Amino acid sequence: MTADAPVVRAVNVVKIYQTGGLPVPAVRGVDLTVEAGEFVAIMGPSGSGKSTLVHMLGGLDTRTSGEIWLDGRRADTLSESGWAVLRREKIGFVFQFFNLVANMTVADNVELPALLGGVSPRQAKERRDYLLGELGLADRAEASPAQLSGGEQQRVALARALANQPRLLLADEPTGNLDSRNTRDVLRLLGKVHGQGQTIVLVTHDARVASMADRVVSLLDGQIVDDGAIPKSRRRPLGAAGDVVELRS
Ligand SMILES: Nc1ncnc2c1ncn2[C@@H]1O[C@H](COP(=O)(O)OP(=O)(O)OP(=O)(O)O)[C@@H](O)[C@H]1O
Repeated sequence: MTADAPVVRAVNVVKIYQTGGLPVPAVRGVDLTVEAGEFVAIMGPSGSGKSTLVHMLGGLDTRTSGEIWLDGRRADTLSESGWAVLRREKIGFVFQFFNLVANMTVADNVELPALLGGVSPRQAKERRDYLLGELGLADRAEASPAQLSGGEQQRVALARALANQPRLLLADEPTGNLDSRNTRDVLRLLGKVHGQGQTIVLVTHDARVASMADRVVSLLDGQIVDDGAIPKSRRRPLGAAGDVVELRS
């Protein structure tokens, strides 16, 4: 890590998909810098390029042109294995398709990234128990993912993403499929880890979720059309009682 470097930086990033020989521009020249400890919400209509952008920030999709920097290091030029190491060490993901390991218990799914990241087994277990407890999943630790509801799986995915205390948490609609109680647990935990300095970039369609962020970046047709800090006085506390009843589930 480079001292004081932004956690993640996109410089004039472009993504053009080719569909049936036709170019589909998904992201068209995005500049975005996220500093350590920031919580940035990315909003915009369906098809505006939010997921594509966040995938590129985590190296899950390649850019057509432009640069991606992580923790002061150029990342877009890395090989797939270089990205894999970077992701394991620095990035936690929560996506709509949670990809839990089917033949491992919930507990092992959450513990694995910490162990792979070099955390001692004792600390990995402590972190796992803390996260599962925070997300109301302590009694599901020995279940397999297939035995869980979609909302429970989504919460396990969040616990797993945070297990390694990643430098950057990337989340794509982490509350998208959740009912109000699950949503509240997820937002509470995000609020807690953000309070502990966790950097978060989160895609959401929900203005109420976005209003809990420090900053909202709005995309339209693959470009940033607005990038503004939310004044502290207008920020909603994450996961506050009463917040979630009107959230999309
Ligand atoms: N793998 C792909 N191949 C071709 N086109 C794609 C691919 N993924 C995304 N696109 C296109 O790129 C554009 C941006 O898609 P993206 O999923 O990033 O938007 P989004 O803002 O995340 O949308 P949503 O809110 O519906 O998830 C859309 O026109 C989409 O159809």
